[in-house]
Amino acid sequence: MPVTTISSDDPIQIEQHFKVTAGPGSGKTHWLVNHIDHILKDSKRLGSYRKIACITYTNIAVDTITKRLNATADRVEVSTIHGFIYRNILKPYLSFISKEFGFDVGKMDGHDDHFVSRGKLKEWIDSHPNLGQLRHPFTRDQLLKLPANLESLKSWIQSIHYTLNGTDVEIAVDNKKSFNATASSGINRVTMDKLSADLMGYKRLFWEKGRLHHDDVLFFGYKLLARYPFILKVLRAKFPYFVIDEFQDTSPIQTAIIKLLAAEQTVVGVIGDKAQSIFSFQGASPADFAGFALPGQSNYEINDNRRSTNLIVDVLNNVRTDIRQSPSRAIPGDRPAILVGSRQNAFAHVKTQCGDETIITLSRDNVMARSMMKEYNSAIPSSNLLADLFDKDSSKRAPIIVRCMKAVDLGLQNRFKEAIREMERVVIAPSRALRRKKAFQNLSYLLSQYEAFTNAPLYDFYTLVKTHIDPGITKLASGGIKIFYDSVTFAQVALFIDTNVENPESRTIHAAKGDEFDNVLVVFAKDREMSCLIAPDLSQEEQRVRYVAFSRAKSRLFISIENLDHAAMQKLIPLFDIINV
Ligand SMILES: Nc1ncnc2c1ncn2[C@@H]1O[C@H](COP(=O)(O)OP(=O)(O)OP(=O)(O)O)[C@@H](O)[C@H]1O
Repeated sequence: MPVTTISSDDPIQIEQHFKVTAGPGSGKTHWLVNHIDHILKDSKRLGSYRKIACITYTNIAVDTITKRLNATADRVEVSTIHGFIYRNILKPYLSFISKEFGFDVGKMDGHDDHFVSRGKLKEWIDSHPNLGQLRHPFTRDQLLKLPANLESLKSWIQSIHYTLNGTDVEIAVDNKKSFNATASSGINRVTMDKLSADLMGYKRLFWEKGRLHHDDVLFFGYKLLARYPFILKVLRAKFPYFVIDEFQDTSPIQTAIIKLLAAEQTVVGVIGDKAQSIFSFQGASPADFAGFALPGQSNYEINDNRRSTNLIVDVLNNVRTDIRQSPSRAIPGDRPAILVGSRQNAFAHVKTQCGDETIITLSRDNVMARSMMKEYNSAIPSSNLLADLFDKDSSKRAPIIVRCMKAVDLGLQNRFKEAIREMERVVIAPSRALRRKKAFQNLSYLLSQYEAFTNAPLYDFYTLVKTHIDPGITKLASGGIKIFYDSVTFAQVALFIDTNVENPESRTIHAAKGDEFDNVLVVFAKDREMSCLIAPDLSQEEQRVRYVAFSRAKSRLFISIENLDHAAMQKLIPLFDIINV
């Protein structure tokens, strides 16, 4: 397949399927917006009513592209693939098959994340056709009442997803996900087999209330297109051009839908970077991007990097061997630095280098991202203290304390809607309105006391909750659990709270995808993370994640690591300043 090299300012032919492959900061999004402008100007097929569909991966990317399109945005439907399918396929046509799937279309109102609750699991198991066959140690009560089993069950059901089997979509679950690391246990195979015989029964509990999860949108979208070819005709007539950004994160079902569209009339273009494919846990299939080929497709690549300084591009080029980027800004910039020592010292060093400028820290996981938030800024304890709390404390008290902690944590990230929702779960009031009002008051109170309790023993937080929020919470006077509450701080336990961090200055790498920042501090938790610099191999997703992190930096790049051995240091000296902090 011949590949033509272009720059992010070059136009291409608009009436041919295309694929653009390009590295980070190459201007893919910039090019895409220009390409859409060319279609709007040059197309003979668009007319006054037809539109360009522009699909990207996240809502943040949708906003970015919509803003950049400016006045022409009304001729372009910019959305995530889920948003596109929901609006153009499910809303008009889901009623065709709703009865068969027990879906109440009258109540359908958007699509949400899938969160597994004990209530839904209970409903599902109680009406499960194999309920009578559940045996010790995984009977109905043992599954639903023993905390370790319940956690395993939740994690297992959270993994429900759809797979493409030939030309049909099927529901599936990942049995490996039942293993509960904190309890070193899981649910046995026989129980999983019995329960997975009716995964659709679980889904129907949501569907009968008109509730859709994001994945369901693809499931129903594909089912409708496969059964009713006229829907494809309608879509092709309405959208003669279909462009998809971040295509490396597309899933096989999405690819199948896009190929159906491209079979006639609609010109399809995909843009992506296989080295930035980091969502395989959500079903992304980088191989689909690498192998994507439509009849008559033209292939392009962009080899510039318009984002980063020369010395940062050198680091990127060292990690990646399939393309060699040339830095368009042509600014040498500061030498990237590896900061060896504690994360706190590393951060302090970065501050001295960047002055008043904003520093963004990027971490692989939520716990680390949380530990870098200035509110917590603490060392990570060796054991998961939240799991310890659930293990040691009573099953009545622990959830109340943890919900209050979660509300505070969300409040600290300015996620007030979610924080109030969390707080509402511990408030008892005669009406929804009063519950909400009380939840708001409780949250405001806890946040106002934050400085006082964050580094104090968790017992102080418990006392606040008992005095001001829920006097009915059981007394905590003595014994092992009191010792636990006295020996850990709020901040230490809060590190393990399981909300995805959305703090703008301390993010997970996944949450920073597509963004760019002047000063980036990448925090490595384990020495082996250095392998992406010492022995680069981007066929490994974990290394790609670090590559994405490095490539967010425009001006200054720092990497924090606790230890670095001599051999590694020697290898890294050509690219980095190595500084003990
Ligand atoms: N032709 C151009 N002229 C001026 N600036 C450009 C041009 N192309 C891209 N840029 C700038 O370069 C930076 C990177 O561009 P963009 O975000 O489009 O890259 P990308 O390839 O989508 O990045 P990534 O895949 O790493 O998220 C942005 O700041 C953008 O404004």
